Amino acid sequence: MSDWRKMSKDDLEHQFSPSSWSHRMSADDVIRAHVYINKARSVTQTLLDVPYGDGDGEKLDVYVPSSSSPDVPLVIYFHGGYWQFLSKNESGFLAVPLVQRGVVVVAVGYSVAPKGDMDLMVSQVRRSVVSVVQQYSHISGLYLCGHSAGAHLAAMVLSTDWTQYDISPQIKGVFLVSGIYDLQPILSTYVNEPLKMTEEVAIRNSPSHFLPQLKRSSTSCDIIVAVAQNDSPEFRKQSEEYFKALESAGLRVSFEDVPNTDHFNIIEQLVDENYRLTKLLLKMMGKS
Ligand SMILES: N[C@@H](CC(=O)c1ccccc1NC=O)C(=O)O
Repeated sequence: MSDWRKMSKDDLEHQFSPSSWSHRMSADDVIRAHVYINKARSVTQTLLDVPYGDGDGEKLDVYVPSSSSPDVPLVIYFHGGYWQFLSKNESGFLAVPLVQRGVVVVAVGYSVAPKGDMDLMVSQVRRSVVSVVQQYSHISGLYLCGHSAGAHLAAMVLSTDWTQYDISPQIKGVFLVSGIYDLQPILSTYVNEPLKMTEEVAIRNSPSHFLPQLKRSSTSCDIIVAVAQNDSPEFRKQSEEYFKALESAGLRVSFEDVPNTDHFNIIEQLVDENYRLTKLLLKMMGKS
């Protein structure tokens, strides 16, 4: 049994308030800066609002490299924001250094709460991956990257039983940045107010409960679990425990504890081609 069960509501809410753990700025300023930086759309060629389903909000943006090379990896990005903030429109910032090196970047939109609930969001990201694979059959490799709530969604994609879908995507690598892999600790916090998850919903959408399925679906996938040095102890524990569980299951996984970062700039810095995680992502895709 982990420590969160023994915490007061105030302590638990503090643990799950990433902005209050930043060493750079006040909580309000760190969120303001995060939203501002995420809005920076890159100057690459784009295909915007491509539908991947019939539902409202089931759309994605594609950032296309200008040079045509026979070796074109594709990375699908799932944005963060506690399943209730941000959108695909704030996901273009990380496209620049990747597109420059001939990587296609896809930013997926999903129905954040209160419009969407957890079951819907998980179903949407799974269907978005199937749609991308059907649309882009000539890519050299499929990769996923997610931040915070988006890392949770990426981990749920890895844990999918694809027998219920038309195809079974072959995911080569996954980058999980400052994610949440067990939803139970947030049930009693403010995070769950718009989500309205019951315990049953939280359990059936927690990647930590689907390791055997992940092993069946994603055996040959390279997984990187990254966490910020200044993430809260509960956030750090979520990453450490998920990493250890993946490692014990015999998966190809590594852990990146990124120095001098907080919950927000751990992902914001992907705009920089010299940032440690940008380099690791490019290396994973054979583009370093
Ligand atoms: N209450 C949360 C808010 C939060 O996590 C957030 C808010 C706006 C945009 C993104 C957010 N989180 C992660 O991407 C916090 O304390 O940071």
